[in-house]
Amino acid sequence: MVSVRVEDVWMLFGNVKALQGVDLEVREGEMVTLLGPSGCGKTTLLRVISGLYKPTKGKVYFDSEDVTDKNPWERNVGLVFQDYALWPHLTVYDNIAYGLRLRKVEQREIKERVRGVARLLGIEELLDRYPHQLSGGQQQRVALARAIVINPSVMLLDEPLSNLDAKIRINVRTEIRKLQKKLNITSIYVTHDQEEALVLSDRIVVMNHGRVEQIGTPFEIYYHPKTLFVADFVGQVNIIKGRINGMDESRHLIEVDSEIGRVLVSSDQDVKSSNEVYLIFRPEMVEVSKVKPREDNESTIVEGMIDAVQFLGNILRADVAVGEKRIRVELHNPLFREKFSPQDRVFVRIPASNIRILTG
Ligand SMILES: Nc1ncnc2c1ncn2[C@@H]1O[C@H](COP(=O)(O)OP(=O)(O)OP(=O)(O)O)[C@@H](O)[C@H]1O
Repeated sequence: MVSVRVEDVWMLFGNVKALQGVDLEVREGEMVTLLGPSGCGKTTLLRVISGLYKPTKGKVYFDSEDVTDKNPWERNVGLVFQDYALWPHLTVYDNIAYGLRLRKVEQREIKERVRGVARLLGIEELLDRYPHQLSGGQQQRVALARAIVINPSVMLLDEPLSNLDAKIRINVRTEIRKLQKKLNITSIYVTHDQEEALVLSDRIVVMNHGRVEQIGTPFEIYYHPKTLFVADFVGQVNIIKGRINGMDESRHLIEVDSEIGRVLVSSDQDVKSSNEVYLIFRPEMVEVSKVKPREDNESTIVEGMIDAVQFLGNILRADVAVGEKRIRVELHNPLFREKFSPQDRVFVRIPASNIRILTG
């Protein structure tokens, strides 16, 4: 088990700045995902960590060892790619054994280790088959087995599930997480799928334009986004522009004049004295009712009209027009709630403690 440290890494391809001063630390045994939109530099960063790319500038350390100039095989990394990259002319057994043979491991030990990981991944029955005789999910399990059989110091996975259909994807991702925890392998996982990142990670690194926007636990990233980009990229969010009107110190509240009127926000957050602010809250963090709720000192009630309703099975999602602005709301267990239809007049209660303030 090793820790990985990336220090001020830059990667330029001609005049494309794929990475612009990335700093990152992955602890021993930790599972970290690199999350961000297409082209933000996730794959490039993974390749720099694997040794497939040498960075234009900056350093990569495994524990305290500087591995920046080392080749992938000298770093002992296990790689898993989107397209499996299995040898088509080799059986599953030989595909898994490949890395061990390269390392001149003894025949008897190869047999034991291949059978061991095959058992772990539930592919013992497939060892005599060729890759074209396997489903996508089975091929990806073989690719995983091949990566872990070498006892890698670090496992690097680049969108390993994107070629699988939705159900299999969920199964394999659960297996990856279990395996990673069981073997305690330091792992870095590239995805553009926020749900995958939230489910799999000890910590998520949100990237944008070759830079790290925020590093945090799934909870921190979802509930305490530090930038508008992170708030907007991960999950659904309402972003309301406003201006700080004043502080009510005794009630620990900030008053904000916003696009949806005067809004109360908890003052237990780090707000710079900037006037222009953005209020951020998730659709599931409000209450909606056709009956006006009682006013209180801890929330804001705004009146609006249902503009659109989507039934998603376990969730009812609605857009509520408040003046010129649309607020997205989500109700869970829609069966047990009031029925809402377009044109209904409703009241939206937004608890002050559920709103984050960002300053652009
Ligand atoms: N070998 C290369 N030569 C030139 N430009 C490259 C090369 N590899 C990546 N880039 C550019 O660097 C930027 C980052 O690419 P990268 O593949 O790391 O992004 P990504 O976040 O992994 O995207 P995706 O999710 O689409 O795979 C992009 O603008 C891309 O076009």
